[in-house]
Amino acid sequence: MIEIQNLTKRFTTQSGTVVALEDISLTIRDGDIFGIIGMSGAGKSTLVRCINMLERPDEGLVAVNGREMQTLSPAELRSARREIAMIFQQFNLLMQRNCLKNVCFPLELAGRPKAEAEARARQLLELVGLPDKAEAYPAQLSGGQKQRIAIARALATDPKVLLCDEATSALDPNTTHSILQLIKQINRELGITVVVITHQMSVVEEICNRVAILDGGHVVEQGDVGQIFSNPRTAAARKLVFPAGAAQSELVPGRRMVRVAFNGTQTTDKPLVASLAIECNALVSIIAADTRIVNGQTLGSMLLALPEDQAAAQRAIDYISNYPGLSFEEVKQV
Ligand SMILES: Nc1ncnc2c1ncn2[C@@H]1O[C@H](COP(=O)(O)OP(=O)(O)OP(=O)(O)O)[C@@H](O)[C@H]1O
Repeated sequence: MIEIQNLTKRFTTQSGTVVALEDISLTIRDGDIFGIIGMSGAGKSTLVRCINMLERPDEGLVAVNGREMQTLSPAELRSARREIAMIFQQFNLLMQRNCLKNVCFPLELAGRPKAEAEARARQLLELVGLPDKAEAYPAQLSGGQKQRIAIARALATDPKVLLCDEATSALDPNTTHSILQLIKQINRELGITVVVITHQMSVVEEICNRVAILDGGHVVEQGDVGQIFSNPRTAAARKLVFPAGAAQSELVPGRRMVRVAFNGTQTTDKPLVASLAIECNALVSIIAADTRIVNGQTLGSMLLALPEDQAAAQRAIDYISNYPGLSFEEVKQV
């Protein structure tokens, strides 16, 4: 488990002090694939670098598997970092070493015998699907292959946590998908907790079970991905979840309006608007909608104008309130 409590990090620059993170508290549970998402400059990289003490927080506490990271001696920190591996957008491979030697590198640093290190590195190249690239040099690989080698290297010291800092941002959509699937497989099969830093909602959608939204150095929302995506409450979260703009209230004179949030309705379930028409003879109009399907579940929200007829409007409200997998609120017109 990674516990972050009241973490603040400031940078001193020539033009003054930058507060990169302020009063951050987060819990990342064992086995999570935890997304940290935010716009550029929100503080994502700084936060992830505070987990392994590449950056030292000014205030607050970081505990990884019960160990308070700030209190560790340099030797203890080196050993703790073997359990917290990291991969980067630019892969950070050693260009003058072949792939096998790149994967061996952390094992050499840990003092493992050469033959043992090589055997382990070959196993890891197999795991990431590139056993035939042992002798190749990074310059001979595609971006996706480089990231696979970086992942193999990250796994060499049997970490318990994998930190991924924009690990797929330099890759095309298909390659991104295959790397995300590999990360998911590693999480599932090796039981490694994964922290994913990204500015792309699609990455969170594809692999994360929990997410924290960072904005201006603050965590503005955190929770289960489905819950945050279905009903983002803050402006920062809405901007990320609905880049095209969230369903806004617009006046429809004389009509009651409801905002419906889908919290994971199965897409195979009957459609709401059609069911309202057929089952309770209530013809509602969709004023705005921004829904998406994640893992076969509908998430997002819709703004509906109810029928003018008050009895039909009430029937619609009663029906919606009993409909599984959604929450709703009546939008009062001012
Ligand atoms: N070493 C540093 N010195 C001074 N300011 C810094 C330093 N590192 C980060 N910052 C500042 O801290 C804030 C957060 O930066 P950070 O790189 O963590 O954001 P980010 O969300 O990862 O952004 P991006 O997605 O663009 O990488 C920014 O205002 C940045 O300018």
